[in-house]
Amino acid sequence: MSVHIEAATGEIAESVLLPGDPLRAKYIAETFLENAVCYNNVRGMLGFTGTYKGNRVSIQGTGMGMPSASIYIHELINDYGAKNLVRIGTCGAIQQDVHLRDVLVAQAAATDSAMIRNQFPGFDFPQIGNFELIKTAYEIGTGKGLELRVGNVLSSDVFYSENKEIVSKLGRHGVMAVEMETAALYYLTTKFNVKGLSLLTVSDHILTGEQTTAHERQTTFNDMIEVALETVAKS
Ligand SMILES: O=P(O)(O)O[C@H]1O[C@H](CO)[C@@H](O)[C@H]1O
Ligand SMILES: O=c1cc[nH]c(=O)[nH]1
Repeated sequence: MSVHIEAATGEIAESVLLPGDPLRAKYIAETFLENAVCYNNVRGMLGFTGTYKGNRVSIQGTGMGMPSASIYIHELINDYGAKNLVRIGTCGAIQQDVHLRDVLVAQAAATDSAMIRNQFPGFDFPQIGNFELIKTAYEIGTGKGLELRVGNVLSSDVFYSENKEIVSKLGRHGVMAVEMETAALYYLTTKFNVKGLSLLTVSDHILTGEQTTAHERQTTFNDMIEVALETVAKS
């Protein structure tokens, strides 16, 4: 067991899907996995291991924000040997042509967090996803007829941002959407030389004010979940 995960060694698969919401982890385990077993209930941050089409996979909730997600990602890699870590999250669109329920592939992440900047004073260290996972996810998604959007996202420390003008400006500079964990995932997977990918479904639109409900967020992002499960099955 690690500090925040009570699984025994070997109970977590090399491929782990990472929703922020632990109830989304439960929903995915119950809906998509066979023989799913819950391996973690510490702090209610549920984690499950099962099989998807014969491939062993785990689903671990990470909580909201980079400090929380970093704890789980660090322990999954260093205490449990995770090799493929795929975030499956929600985000708010900050471009007019990105729409509610679109599935985004985060190629890279900008961030307002000091977490990474503090590791390299005076440098901007780029947060990028693993090319192989990005390519596989893109091919699987487009093969299913999804119009996946690939590009930059913003990982913010602040949900209720007062920097609306800067967020809009990032949108005008090609950033598709805002969420709160991808930069940390890409930093840690790069640092520890494992593979990281972030897939995001647009749950609300910052420019138009459109929103999905919490229930829809929990249950209706199946396109993204299937792309993630099939991507790690090939990795
Ligand atoms: O739906 P999840 O994966 O939690 O992701 C998004 O939702 C939360 C904010 O509501 C943040 O964690 C943000 O990144
Ligand atoms: O972090 C997030 C997630 C969804 N929508 C937002 O506006 N921000």
